[in-house]
Amino acid sequence: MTQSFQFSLLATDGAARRGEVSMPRGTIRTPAFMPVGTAGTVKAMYMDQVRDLGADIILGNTYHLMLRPGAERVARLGGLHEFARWPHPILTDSGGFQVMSLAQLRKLSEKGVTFKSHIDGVVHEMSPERSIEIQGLLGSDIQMQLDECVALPAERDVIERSMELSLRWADRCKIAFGDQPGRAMFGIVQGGDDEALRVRSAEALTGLDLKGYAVGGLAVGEPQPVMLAMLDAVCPALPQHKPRYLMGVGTPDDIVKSVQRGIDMFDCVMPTRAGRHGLAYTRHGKINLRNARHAEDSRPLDAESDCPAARDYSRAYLHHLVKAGEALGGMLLTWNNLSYYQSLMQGLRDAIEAGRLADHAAALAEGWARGDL
Ligand SMILES: C=CCOC(=O)Nc1nc2cc3[nH]c(NC)nc3cc2c(=O)[nH]1
Repeated sequence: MTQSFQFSLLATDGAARRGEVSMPRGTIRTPAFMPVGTAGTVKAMYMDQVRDLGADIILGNTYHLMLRPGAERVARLGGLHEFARWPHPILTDSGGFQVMSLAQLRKLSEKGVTFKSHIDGVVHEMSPERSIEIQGLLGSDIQMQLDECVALPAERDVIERSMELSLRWADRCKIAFGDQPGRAMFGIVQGGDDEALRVRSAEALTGLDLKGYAVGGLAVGEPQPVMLAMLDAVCPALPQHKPRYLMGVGTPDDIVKSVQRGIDMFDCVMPTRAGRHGLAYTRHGKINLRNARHAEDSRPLDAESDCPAARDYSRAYLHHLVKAGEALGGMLLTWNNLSYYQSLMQGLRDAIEAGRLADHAAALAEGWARGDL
């Protein structure tokens, strides 16, 4: 067990990388998918299940946890790992993105963001320094800088000023983070859909010599080709021997294409949120269990899966649970979806090691396109 934060590159296949992030609380096998545990829980899952599916790390959301139950309270109770009974690595976001998407009456200035809680209306000030302090109180292993995710489309000068603000905040977060052995603070590359601004952001953050780099400001509704073009510009401008994290991504197809462009870490609410809404991700593509065509289909989602939720329950039963609004419906589909996402990541890790990622990606896409026979 290491007391430091080390990223090692084990294999490459084109721009794709197979690596490992070793930290005191455990090792993260990359490419990695991080289930989202917003308020200290991966919704509809027990933490043991999340671990058994192969997750090496989960996400916690600073915005939610600072509002309820409160960062100081979590610290008094031993930190988020103890509180939520997840002893492995946790990555927390800085809260900036969620403030801008969830909070009421928010104001952004050089100082930071000021906002009213969507829960009780209390006004909060979140500076880069306070964001890092909160993430430290939670006990986060990988902390994110406070950043601004500019809404697209936007004028180039608006994107530029926003990107430059995030760079100044990255510097302040680095100073606030200080020296926390075994923990890391990641910078966030911004720059909207402008390749030159993206490269400037990546190069400036590289100059801060951070432990890892996230790519933000994407998966906010832009077409996939735009997102991929930004990755083609950004990844070569980032250090080879530091992990790269694409925030909020994505569908299985997004993940495969982003791994092929050099991304190592992902988080997305898709598998968990979709599961609660009756949607199953499988190697044959998506299956909407709300659809009446499943009402008498006695087949499981995937007879060859080693996940009981995919192998042991009929689509008819899942359809019934979803239509009846039964809690077990969301539980089984979340279990299936996270199982599928982790098996997708394991397949990508194996394919990169074997130097056959292109063929593996083609086979995956064929399975999704063939649909559910
Ligand atoms: C855990 C992540 C660390 O988050 C931050 O601290 N800031 C941040 N979060 C984002 C989250 C995103 N989700 C999507 N699509 C679903 N796009 C996103 C973009 C950002 C972003 O530009 N910044």
